[in-house]
Amino acid sequence: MRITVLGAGTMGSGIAHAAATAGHEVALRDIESSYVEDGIESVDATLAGGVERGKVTEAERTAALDRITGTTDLAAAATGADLVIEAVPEDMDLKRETLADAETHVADDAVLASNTSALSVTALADALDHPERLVGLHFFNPVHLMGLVEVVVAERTDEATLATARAFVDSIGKETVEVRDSPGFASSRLGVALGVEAIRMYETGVASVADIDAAMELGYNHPMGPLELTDVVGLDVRLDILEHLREELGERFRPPQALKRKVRAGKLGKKTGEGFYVWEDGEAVRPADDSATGSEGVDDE
Ligand SMILES: NC(=O)c1ccc[n+]([C@@H]2O[C@H](COP(=O)([O-])OP(=O)(O)OC[C@H]3O[C@@H](n4cnc5c(N)ncnc54)[C@H](O)[C@@H]3O)[C@@H](O)[C@H]2O)c1
Repeated sequence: MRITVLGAGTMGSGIAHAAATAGHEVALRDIESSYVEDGIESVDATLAGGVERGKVTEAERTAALDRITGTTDLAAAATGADLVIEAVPEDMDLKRETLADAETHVADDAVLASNTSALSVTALADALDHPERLVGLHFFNPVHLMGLVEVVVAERTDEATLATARAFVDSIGKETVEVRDSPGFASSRLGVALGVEAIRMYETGVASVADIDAAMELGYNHPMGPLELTDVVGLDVRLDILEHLREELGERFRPPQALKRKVRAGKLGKKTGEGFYVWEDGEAVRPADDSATGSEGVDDE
């Protein structure tokens, strides 16, 4: 297939890597040539890591890179595409505009996809002349390590579009789950539900940060506890998602005070060095001082 990826950031470069490694021709488009170069460098760094670990040969690395063409020209990127995947920032207007522009350059049977984490795919499709050709393809970060893609079926997504989306995900060796377009899809809604309850337990002193996480790691075989995962995702990102889900789905997603307080203090998790844990060299080394015993107060708005 010929795949166009719009946006060469974290997710766009990961999607380009996955598609090129699977043998697809990829056009990778961003708005500045330096961003395109950074995206291709990031693909190369991932491939080089694979070579080091003996998972990828030098020949496969070169072949995959050769299949990626970087550009800032939307017409050049989208013309002739079988599938266009947008991975531009999470902004409804920007995504609608990007998808509508791309649609003007593709053939009638081309499929468009959005990698949105939380926006309504149905609302994105409204910007298109042919809304039935849009589907959500929600990849997970880092794309090359994560085996799942959530396929988000919007109100008007048709069967032909779904068949192309499923075939593409299958071709890159990942599994799909299919979700009707609804707030938080399946993965964010479930992940956030567990995380928010863990934060409420911590702030009402039910158990320590370490013990709450150990309960899920050892009791349920989760690779990481819900509080550590909140640190990895980013407390600010989780707060945004919670506010969106509260608006759409109700009070059970009300953000806890402890989360708001940490975000206000700039304690955003792994990326700032402190959240529920203190982070050093990419590792959670100990619970943050104010996280050791819980009892931050009640969830009082
Ligand atoms: N980062 C994650 O963990 C993650 C996981 C799943 C989904 N997502 C979603 O993927 C999307 C992209 O996220 P990201 O983390 O890769 O962001 P990012 O900021 O790393 O990359 C976005 C890129 O899009 C570029 N861009 C902006 N306008 C553009 C345009 N009109 N055409 C082409 N490129 C344009 C930017 O210059 C930037 O390089 C968002 O919708 C996000 O919610 C992110």
